[in-house]
Amino acid sequence: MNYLIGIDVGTSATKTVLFDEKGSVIAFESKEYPLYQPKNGWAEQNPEDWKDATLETLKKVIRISGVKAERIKGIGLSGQMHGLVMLDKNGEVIRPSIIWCDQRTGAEVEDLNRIIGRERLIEITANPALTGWTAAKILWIKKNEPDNYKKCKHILLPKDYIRYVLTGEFATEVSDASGMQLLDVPNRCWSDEVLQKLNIDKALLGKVYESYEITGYILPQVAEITGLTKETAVVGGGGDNAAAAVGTGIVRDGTAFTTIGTSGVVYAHSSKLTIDPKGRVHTCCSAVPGAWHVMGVTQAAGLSLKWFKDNFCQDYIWEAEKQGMGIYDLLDKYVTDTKIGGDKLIYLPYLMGERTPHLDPNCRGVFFGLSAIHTKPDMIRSIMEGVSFSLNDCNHILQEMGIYVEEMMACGGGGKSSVWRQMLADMYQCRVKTVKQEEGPALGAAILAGVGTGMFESVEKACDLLIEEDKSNILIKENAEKYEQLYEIYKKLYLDLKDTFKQLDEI
Ligand SMILES: Nc1ncnc2c1ncn2[C@@H]1O[C@H](COP(=O)(O)OP(=O)(O)O)[C@@H](O)[C@H]1O
Ligand SMILES: O=C(CO)[C@@H](O)[C@H](O)COP(=O)(O)O
Repeated sequence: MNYLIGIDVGTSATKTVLFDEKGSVIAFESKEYPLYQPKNGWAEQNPEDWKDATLETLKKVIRISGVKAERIKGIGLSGQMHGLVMLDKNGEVIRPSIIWCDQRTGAEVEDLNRIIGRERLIEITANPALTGWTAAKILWIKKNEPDNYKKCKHILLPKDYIRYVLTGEFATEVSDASGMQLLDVPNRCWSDEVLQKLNIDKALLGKVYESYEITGYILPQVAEITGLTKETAVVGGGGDNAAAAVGTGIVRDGTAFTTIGTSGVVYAHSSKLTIDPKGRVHTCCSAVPGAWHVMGVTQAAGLSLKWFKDNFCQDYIWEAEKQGMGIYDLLDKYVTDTKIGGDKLIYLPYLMGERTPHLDPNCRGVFFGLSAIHTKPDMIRSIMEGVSFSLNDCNHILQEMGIYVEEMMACGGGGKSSVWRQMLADMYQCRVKTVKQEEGPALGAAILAGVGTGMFESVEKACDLLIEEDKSNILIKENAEKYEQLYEIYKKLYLDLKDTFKQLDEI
């Protein structure tokens, strides 16, 4: 039997999974790390934390599984998108990574539109200028930290920094590179025009591969630390959403998934390049060669629940420990017993501003309708529902673009929750399903490694062979009717508050 490894460098943790060639999980390890918020709306992480988590989890899965290293044919990488990792001439990290949900680059987004032109930028990169994307962050560093920019010899995305750690190669692949706003997305290569106009040296960027292609092999020193061999290939992999698509079988037109990780995403595969003229959803290269995807993004999906849990649920954390159950399973249990609609409580999940549909870095979270009758479980339900309303916004935009699906796959940490999946089924008004292997991005990355090393003929065929559907939530009509009413209020709240959010930001 041969084996594959998928590594997902998420925002909450790095998850490393060893699969056999049939797609069964043989060993799983994860390691969490902190998210730093030096200012309101800023978000950073330490690339060294990703590195330590990767090496530690790799070592553990190999040891626990007892699998012979020679049998591990390939590794695929998946990771949080858009983060800026800058390395100096010695390959050392220059500063913490400014990550995807950071909102400091409002002025740089205006610069991008002025320098390149809004229409031309969309023509080349398939997306309007966006605060969380890498190009705006590079401009911010140039302006605010010129000394750091001078030292910078390599610009990498989070999972591509891990590729450098594992293989010594500076490289990326099309799906993640699409989220830098420096890629010619229709032609799947760096855009000389964008790079020249922004005065960014192409030599700073790695080579761009297709997601299944081999980009390098494990370094001897990494083989020694982890127990891998130097013959293990590392393929391109994918941005976490493109990788999750492969890991949930979303590789053909008419299929879509929702992930509730730290962010939330509604993603649809597209064999044609499809762009939202209003720029509310992103268009990126897919991990499937010759295809693309569109996705709407909720900035603080699982992040909203984690924020509430970390700040207000110490009692539940102790209780979960005492009962020997996971904290999120306990929260799910409490939510199950509460009324739909949080008993007239609505949450806007804009803790880190919002992308889809508002593209507004200034908006912030809101609990609307708080009453003395509400309890902590009501608030937790309203958080889950507010995130689901936001994902419903994403789904509606896809529908506006002509993308309708009969069923939606679900993944990510929040996708494990039946109560959360039920909310999605009731709001989307379609069936919501899961895949047996819960770690979608890691499975997708491993499948890409299997294609790259010749174990499978194509991404699509590998998905047909390995992906096994598991649970299914179907719409409950009376819930759907209630949610339709609440959704109208949810949408109105942002419109009513839009200017007030701006006023608050300006103080
Ligand atoms: N059983 C669960 N029920 C509800 N939410 C969960 C559950 N497990 C995890 N989560 C949510 O999922 C988030 C982590 O998801 P994950 O996909 O691992 O994120 P990332 O890829 O960003 O690291 C947590 O912050 C939490 O909000
Ligand atoms: O910014 C995006 C997609 O555009 C996010 O989806 C990030 O890729 C973070 O992913 P998670 O850590 O939430 O999985």
